[in-house]
Amino acid sequence: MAQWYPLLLRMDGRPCLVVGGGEVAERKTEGLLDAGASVTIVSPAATPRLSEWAATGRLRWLVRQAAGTDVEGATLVFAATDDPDVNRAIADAARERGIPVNVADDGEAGDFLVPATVRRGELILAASASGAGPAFASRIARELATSYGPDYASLVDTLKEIRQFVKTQVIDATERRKLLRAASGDEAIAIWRKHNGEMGLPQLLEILRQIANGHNAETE
Ligand SMILES: C[C@@]1(CC(=O)O)c2cc3[nH]c(cc4nc(cc5[nH]c(cc(n2)[C@H]1CCC(=O)O)[C@@](C)(CC(=O)O)[C@@H]5CCC(=O)O)C(CC(=O)O)=C4CCC(=O)O)c(CCC(=O)O)c3CC(=O)O
Ligand SMILES: NC(=O)C1=CN([C@@H]2O[C@H](COP(=O)(O)OP(=O)(O)OC[C@H]3O[C@@H](n4cnc5c(N)ncnc54)[C@H](O)[C@@H]3O)[C@@H](O)[C@H]2O)C=CC1
Repeated sequence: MAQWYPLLLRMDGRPCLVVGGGEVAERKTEGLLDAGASVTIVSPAATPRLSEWAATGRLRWLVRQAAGTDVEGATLVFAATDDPDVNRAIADAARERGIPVNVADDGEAGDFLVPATVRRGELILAASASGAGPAFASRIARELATSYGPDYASLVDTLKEIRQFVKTQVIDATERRKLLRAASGDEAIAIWRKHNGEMGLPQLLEILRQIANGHNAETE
């Protein structure tokens, strides 16, 4: 049985190959485009959305059956046709060249799986059952989407600004770690959520120092 390691891959501008043009290829492509990848699809047919993305230049569509050599130069390959033999041949071609491949009809035959994800700006939540139940992973992602609504995008933006400021202002590593841990605690999060851009970073840092030292900045 395969064992899997979760990670976030940098995809901006990276060439990716998606083989197939059905619903599964469309879903994988959408995730890749969201991450800024440069996508090529190879398939005799494509869904209306994939066709539209090709027509508007968001991706390149090679309108033909796939060949093993199509994988050349790709950072990641997705074998997503409805023909298991074609998917297997693409997977072999990718592996021969050391390119990681995802196999839609048989997760275990590939090098990576695609989890169900929720994006809230820079916050990325992912759920996976390691292939045991994709619909279950999808359900957990929907639950996460309810718990972590769209407002989390600006919360994470605020947190990022504060963290960058703390890193430039607080030289002592122990003190910095204490502040940054406090910045993710309930009390701080409640304040960042209410923050509407009116307070400057020095003021936010002062609030954070008070929280880290056990005082409630708002009630004092
Ligand atoms: C192994 C993996 C390989 C990979 O594709 O990476 C894989 C494989 C297979 N999926 C199959 C079926 C379905 N897949 C979905 C949905 C999703 N599948 C996704 C990922 C993965 N699917 C990887 C493991 C993910 C993990 O566990 O972490 C999601 C999470 C992400 C995405 O695709 O973007 C996306 C949800 C997106 C979202 O909602 O957020 C649904 C639900 C639906 O359609 O409503 C069904 C029908 C119900 C069912 O079968 O459970 C089949 C059988 C095909 C057949 O019967 O012929 C195989 C083949 C096999 O069994 O290996
Ligand atoms: N991993 C996942 O998330 C899921 C995987 N699946 C599996 O993925 C397969 C594909 O699913 P769908 O996209 O719904 O199928 P689909 O039938 O909608 O699309 C298949 C696509 O493959 C293309 N194709 C066929 N032969 C080709 C070739 N030689 N070269 C290039 N393209 C070729 C077709 O033109 C078509 O666009 C299913 O057969 C199923 O086994 C199904 C559901 C979810």
